[in-house]
Amino acid sequence: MTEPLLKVENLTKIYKTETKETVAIKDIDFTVQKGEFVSIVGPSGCGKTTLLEILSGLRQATTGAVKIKDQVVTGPQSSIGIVFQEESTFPWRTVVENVEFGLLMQGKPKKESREKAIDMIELVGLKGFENSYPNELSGGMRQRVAIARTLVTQPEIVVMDEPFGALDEQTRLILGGELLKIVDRTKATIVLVTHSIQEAALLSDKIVVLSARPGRIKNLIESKLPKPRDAQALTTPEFAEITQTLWSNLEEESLTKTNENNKIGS
Ligand SMILES: Nc1ncnc2c1ncn2[C@@H]1O[C@H](COP(=O)(O)OP(=O)(O)OP(=O)(O)O)[C@@H](O)[C@H]1O
Repeated sequence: MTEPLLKVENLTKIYKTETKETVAIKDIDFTVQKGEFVSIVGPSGCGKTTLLEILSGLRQATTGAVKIKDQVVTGPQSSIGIVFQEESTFPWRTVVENVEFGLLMQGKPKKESREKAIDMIELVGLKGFENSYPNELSGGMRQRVAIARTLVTQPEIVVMDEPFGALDEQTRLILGGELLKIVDRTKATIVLVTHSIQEAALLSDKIVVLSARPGRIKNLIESKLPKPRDAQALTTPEFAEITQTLWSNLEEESLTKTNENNKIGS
């Protein structure tokens, strides 16, 4: 097996305030190969966002390290692209201006940036909307713009925090399927946080299941779901097996959490 692109080594994060310490994640270890699609799932509050923020260099771990090509990530960097759940398009810029923004910030020439942005807009299925403003688009279309804006700069890794979280299940699965095609074309490497078991099962090559807080690795699922993963993949036995495993893993963890809460409450 080739050397992983991303290494997450023994990550622990403890939040300290004046009155208390919260261990958000503990001893997290996993790797991501170039071109791999990895999802992170876990019960609410188990530290998924914390983990993603550390991976993106937005937050520092208490112990442990994140390495891209063996270089330790010490802060935000252009090799890591981020797509957030919240709408992150600039409302005062058109679609093409949003998408070319990152390239211009990197100092790329205007003409080249415009051409790349237009190609990427076509790839995410928004051809014809280049000159529209975000408020003229649906929520799903705006998330396509956010994805296009990140992918166009060709980061080594794209980190996504519930990018389709605000959308209904049907739209998010359709967009997820489209994301796979885009990932295939651009050879992007993705780390995605999601609450949706179906989304994780459909999209991922590998699924990192976290325990209830403090989030530790409960399970690492290597997907055997055949490719291409379109709507037909939803009816395969492999999909059923992954969703079943995820359900039972997460059910166990939510029960653990309930018991803990009961203890605290008692
Ligand atoms: N800035 C902070 N200061 C102190 N505690 C924090 C901070 N951010 C998160 N936490 C705590 O760390 C734990 C993990 O939070 P985090 O948001 O990473 O979980 P999550 O799995 O993303 O949650 P959800 O699924 O509900 O979005 C929670 O107990 C939270 O209260």
